[in-house]
Amino acid sequence: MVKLVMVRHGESIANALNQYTGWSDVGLTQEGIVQAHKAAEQLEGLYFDHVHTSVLKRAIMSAYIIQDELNLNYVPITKTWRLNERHYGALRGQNKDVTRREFGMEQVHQWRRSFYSIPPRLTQPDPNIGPYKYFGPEIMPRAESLYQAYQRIIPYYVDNVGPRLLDGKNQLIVAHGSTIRALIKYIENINDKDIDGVEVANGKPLIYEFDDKLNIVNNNRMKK
Ligand SMILES: O=C(O)[C@@H](CO)OP(=O)(O)O
Repeated sequence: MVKLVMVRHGESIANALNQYTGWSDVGLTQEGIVQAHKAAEQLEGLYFDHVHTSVLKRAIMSAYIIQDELNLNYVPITKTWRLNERHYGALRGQNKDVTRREFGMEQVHQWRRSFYSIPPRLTQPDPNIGPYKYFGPEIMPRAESLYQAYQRIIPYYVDNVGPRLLDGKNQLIVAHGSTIRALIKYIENINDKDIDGVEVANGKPLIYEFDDKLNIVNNNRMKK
């Protein structure tokens, strides 16, 4: 049976500081590096035909650690902005507890977990265009709801991951909390409301086994 494994990056510096991150490009903490190694331990013996990650270094570094631990450094890796974390707009860099005090628990919960809620937008375009310069400014959001992020994430999955799975080739995605929530919503056909309750932990591999029509035969998500 073919396998899809999705891993959220190890703890980032912003995670440790309890800050909104989104498209901010922050590195891993020591704990995050350990978590990526532990994720790889759980995948020992698995072969992946292709690795997919974002253009953000916390995911890329986690993917490299996993590939290295599995001795799969030679396996092709695609880094795409489409797998970036949901853009947190003007919230990025702010402490989540501070925003809870300022805006209330319910508003923060909506911003963080509702499918349609859009965080406050950046007033100026993002100056960090390095990884995005070949695509033009139109791909760079000023904030995204999970719904908006879903619109850019799922086409990547449908074009680049699904066909390889149908071909019987295991795939590894190393990405972000909300990126993986969007993918879980699509793969498990979860409705817009119930996706609010889905959480993805750092460095805990989600393993899906599919039949040859990509029906889910097994997955370990609810056991996490
Ligand atoms: O800050 C972020 O980008 C995300 C993931 O770390 O946080 P949250 O879980 O609050 O959506």
